[in-house]
Amino acid sequence: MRVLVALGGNAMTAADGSASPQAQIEAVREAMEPVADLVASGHEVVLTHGNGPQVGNLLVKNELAAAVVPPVPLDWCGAQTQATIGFVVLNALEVALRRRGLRRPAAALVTRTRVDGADPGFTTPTKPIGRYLTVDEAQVLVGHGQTWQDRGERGWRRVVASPEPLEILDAEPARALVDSGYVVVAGGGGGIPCIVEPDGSIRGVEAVIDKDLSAALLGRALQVDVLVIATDVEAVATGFGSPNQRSLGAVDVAELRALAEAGEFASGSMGPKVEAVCRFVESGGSRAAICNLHQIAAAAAGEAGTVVQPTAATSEE
Ligand SMILES: Nc1ncnc2c1ncn2[C@@H]1O[C@H](COP(=O)(O)OP(=O)(O)O)[C@@H](O)[C@H]1O
Ligand SMILES: NC(=O)OP(=O)(O)O
Repeated sequence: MRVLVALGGNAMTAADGSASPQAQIEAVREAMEPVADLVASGHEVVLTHGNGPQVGNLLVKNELAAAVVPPVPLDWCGAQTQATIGFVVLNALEVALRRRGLRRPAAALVTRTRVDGADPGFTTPTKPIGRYLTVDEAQVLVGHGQTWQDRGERGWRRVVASPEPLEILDAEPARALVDSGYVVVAGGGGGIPCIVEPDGSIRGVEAVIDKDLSAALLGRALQVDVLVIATDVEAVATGFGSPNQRSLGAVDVAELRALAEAGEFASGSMGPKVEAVCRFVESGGSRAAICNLHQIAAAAAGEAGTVVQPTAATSEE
């Protein structure tokens, strides 16, 4: 079975959201244990990952250093996060595989994702990145022209443009690597947002793509059977945060869509994950799951987390 695992922020940073190099190395080391189990079970594994904390931090560094060295645009920051996170993931994966007596070739691919320059996401920023600040700290930066949003208990967070991913431009090399036995890290941070000009040339644009939505596209482009979105909750819930909260187990895509339309899933967190698993299954994927890090292998087998299947009949398999 070919499985795409999408790793969320909790798999890449410390529990308090800290994105220091050491915190990232430790978090990724833990995340690669269940991924190595998946490889050990004989599956072909593709990895993708978020970059919200990292790309936000890089942007701040650029802005602070602008008087000293030339700042780079947000798409460059995204490309840089693919490299550093890919580097950390490959190192950790090798160790986890070696501990199981396994060796597999692995590669992290700089991946571009096509977006539409006229996407409304460019005029209404929605993607939270970087660190959390208090309302007072955030208001100072709003005064400097940045967009910040109240993200609840943890505070305020900067939001940037997040256009819809339309196509994984580097799907072909990613697929060639998977076909030849590599564990591939691709589409990190949703892919570097790019516009394809009428003459075929490609240029980056300043935005951060939602990695779950791009994972749905990457999964289909690589003919993945199962998409697993790993986050910090065991399952998708209805009535989330209320006394009536209930975890969803096996669910068919129509049922999940109806719950999404009823407003059960928060935008900017569970909303895009639910949309991504629906899109993946609706476009031909056999199964998709949302689970926590430790359930990756069981969720890939349809035995843990919220498991989404094309029809109610197949959900009883
Ligand atoms: N209906 C829901 N069911 C489960 N979790 C939800 C729901 N709505 C919002 N959430 C929140 O979504 C979070 C996961 O989204 P997010 O923090 O964006 O994940 P990641 O960084 O792993 O991609 C959970 O920690 C949970 O607090
Ligand atoms: N690009 C992206 O979706 O990153 P996070 O998952 O870290 O928010």
